[in-house]
Amino acid sequence: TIPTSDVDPFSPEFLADPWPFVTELREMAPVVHLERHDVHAIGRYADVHRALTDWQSLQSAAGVGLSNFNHEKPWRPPSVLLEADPPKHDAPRHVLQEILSPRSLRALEERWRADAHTLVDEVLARGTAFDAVTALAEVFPLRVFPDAVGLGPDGRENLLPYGDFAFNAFGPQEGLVAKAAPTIGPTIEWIGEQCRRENLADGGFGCQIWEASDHGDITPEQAPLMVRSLLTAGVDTTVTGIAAVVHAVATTPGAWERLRAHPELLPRAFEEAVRLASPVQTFFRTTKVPTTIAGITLPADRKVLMFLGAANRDPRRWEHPDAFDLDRDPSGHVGFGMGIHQCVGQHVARLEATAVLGALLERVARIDLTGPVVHHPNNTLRGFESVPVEVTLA
Ligand code: HEM
Ligand SMILES: O=C(O)c1ccc(C2CC2)cc1
Repeated sequence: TIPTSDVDPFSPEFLADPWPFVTELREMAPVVHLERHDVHAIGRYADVHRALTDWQSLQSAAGVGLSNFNHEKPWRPPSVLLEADPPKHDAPRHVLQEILSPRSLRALEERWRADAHTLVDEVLARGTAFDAVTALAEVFPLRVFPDAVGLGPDGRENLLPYGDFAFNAFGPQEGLVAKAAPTIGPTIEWIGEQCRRENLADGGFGCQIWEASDHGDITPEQAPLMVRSLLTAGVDTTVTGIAAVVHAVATTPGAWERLRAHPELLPRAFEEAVRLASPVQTFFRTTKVPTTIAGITLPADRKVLMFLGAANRDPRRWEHPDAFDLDRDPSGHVGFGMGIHQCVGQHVARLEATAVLGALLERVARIDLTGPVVHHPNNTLRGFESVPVEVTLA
């Protein structure tokens, strides 16, 4: 029989400090039935990796949140990437993969690195004590990404609240979603407007998506939804990722000095921070057919909750999993997912994070946490509200 648990992974106490619960669930059994939501949780690396890569048995088209689109109406038209399976998923994926490829981003690299230096110089001009979230992690992505998408200058304050709502909406309707629902309407409207072709500047990611529909690579109906994917997934995630890597280096003795001596380790530092922190903590799949996971056979149409954070700290896969270790090879982590849905924006995230870290590295000899960090409760994202630091100038 399958062990059960009444742990609620969307409760305030769970979200306040998930790690003890996550560890308990992973170590209890490969598959645990969460009674509160009638879903099955998996947290071991091998099982999460399999669930992410076996899209034929475990589908995304029924939604990757708690809501089962086979029975419930989605809160918004489903994503043609995240909430689609092959063959529908294929063309949008191919188009976005090209637009967001390392080669395509090379044109932005120099500009984003310069923008990061400008921001770091502005922050340090105000003093050596600051909050890495409010001064850096929440500022840099909003300075560079909306322009890269081709958004107009007005209304960008809608981006973080929209992403926060969308990431909450992968969880239950009650709680965080219910709290935001009464006021989120205008924000949802604004996002929809920005996906229209006439509101996207030439040369941006958005305009490139629309041009792909001119060439028939995708349909004109898919184009706005793909722009919406960028606006949904492209901001809150990088804010969280940048805060996570600054927090990791500031709380690991010797890490900053190591990076100062070996700046070529910057990309690995970000990757290791994504493994350890797992900004995206959880996602669901829905069994399409009876599916056996770790010897347990689940019927079709069941929601399976994948704890990416648990898998990224599974001692069966990682040595000293809870340590931020620049000597580790973090490849194979599931912080960006795995398989056909693996994060198509990961190169954008990496470029943003290494630009900010690289700019800090040039100006700062030491970075120390000066107080407790404050987390931002969200049903899916493990984000920060505050990471207070004091730096020593180089
Ligand atoms: C630290 C930053 C980020 C993290 C941790 C992250 C995490 C993830 C994860 C775990 C998935 C897989 C979802 C699944 O398997 O159901 C994913 C997919 C995706 N991500 Fe990211 N992401 C990040 C940044 C970004 C950025 C900056 C963009 C856009 C520029 C983006 C766009 C997407 C899209 C469109 C998908 C769906 C891909 C598909 O279904 O084929 N992400 N991301
Ligand atoms: O296609 C989308 O709208 C979308 C929304 C959220 C994500 C999370 C995983 C980063 C990815 C894609």
